[in-house]
Amino acid sequence: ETKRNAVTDDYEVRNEVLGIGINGKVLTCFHRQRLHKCALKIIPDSAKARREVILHKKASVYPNIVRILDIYENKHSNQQSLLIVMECMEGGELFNRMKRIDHKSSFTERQAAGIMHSICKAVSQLHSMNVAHRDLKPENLLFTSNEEEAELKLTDFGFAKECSDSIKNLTTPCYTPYYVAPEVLSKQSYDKTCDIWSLGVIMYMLLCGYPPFYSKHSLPISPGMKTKIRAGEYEFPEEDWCMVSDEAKNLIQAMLTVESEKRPNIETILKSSWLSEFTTHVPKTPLNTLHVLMEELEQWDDVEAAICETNKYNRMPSDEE
Ligand SMILES: O=C(Nc1cc(-c2cc3c([nH]2)[C@]2(CCCNC2)CNC3=O)ccn1)c1cccc(C(F)(F)F)c1
Repeated sequence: ETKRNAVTDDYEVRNEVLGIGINGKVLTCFHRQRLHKCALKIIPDSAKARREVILHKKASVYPNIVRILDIYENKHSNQQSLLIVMECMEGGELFNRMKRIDHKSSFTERQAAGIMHSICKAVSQLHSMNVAHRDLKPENLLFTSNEEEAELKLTDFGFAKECSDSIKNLTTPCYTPYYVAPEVLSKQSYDKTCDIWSLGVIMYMLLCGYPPFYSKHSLPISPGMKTKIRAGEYEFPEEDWCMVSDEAKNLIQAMLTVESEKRPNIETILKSSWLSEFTTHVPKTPLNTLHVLMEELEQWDDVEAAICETNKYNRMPSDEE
C-alpha cells in the first residue's frame, strides 16, 4: 500500500520543521481534501529506511504508537525517498510539554507514574510483537494535544529491530539446540532488555528532572560516564529523592540492573502496583522535576544528547547493519 504518486498530489507540504530524526526530518503537511494537519517524515531510501517503515507500520495499529496515515515512495530533492505521513502530535515532546506546566500545579509522583504507565504500555505493545525500539528517550515520546487528557505515544523506529523469535523455535521441544551459542539465545532477548534500561533512565528523570548517568561539565558523553553506566553507578541524591516512594526507587533499581538477563521484562514491570494501580496507589507528592527542568533549560540539549549517546551505547555495534 505504498503510494508512488507525488505526496504533493494529496498533501500540501509546508517548510515548518517539527524535528530532525535519526533517519530523516519531520515537517508539517496538510491533507488537501480533509484539510487536517499531519506530520511528514522524509527518509532517504535505504534498507534501514525500509525496515523503519515496515516496523512502524506494523506497530502503528497499537494505541500508544504514533499512527501512520500514508506511505509514499517519491523522488525528493533528486533522492529516492520514503515519506511517512503520520498523525500530527500537537502536544509535542514529553519534556517540552512538562516545561510548560506552570509551577503552581507542581508535578507529582502520581503524574510521573501515569506517564510511565503510558510509555510502558507502548513498549509492551512492541515487545508483544517481538520488536525492540532501541532508542527510547523523552524526545521520541509525543502528546496528541495540549489538552489535560492528551495521550502519550511513541515514535521513531529508526533503530527498531525485530528480535526474531526464531531462536524460540530453535528451543521448541522437537528441536534440540545442540549448536546454538548462549549469546545467540540471550541476544534476541538482549534487544528488548535495552529498552528496559532506557525506561529506567526515563523514569528516574521524570521523578527528579536530571538523568542518573551524566558526565561532568555537561559533555555529551565521557569515559567517566561510560564507566558509571557499565557499573550501574548512580545515586538518589537526598535533596531531590527523600520524598519519593521506596516503591518508585525499587522499580528504577530493577530496570537499571547492569546484567541484562537479570533485568525484569516489560510484563513484570507493568504488574508492579506503582504502575498498574497508579491512580489510587501512588502518592501525589510534589516533585522538584519542573524546577530542575526549567533551570537546566540551556544544558538540556546536552543531557538529551547524553541519553542519545547512552541509547547508542546500549546497542551493540554488531547491530548497526
Ligand atoms: O512534533 C510535533 N509533532 C509530531 C512529531 C512527530 C515526530 C516523528 C519523529 C519525530 N517527531 C522526531 C523529531 C525529533 C525528536 N525526536 C522525534 C524524530 N523522529 C521521528 O520519527 C510525529 C508526529 N507529530 C509537534 C510539536 C509541537 C507542535 C506541533 C504542531 F503545532 F504542529 F501541532 C507538532
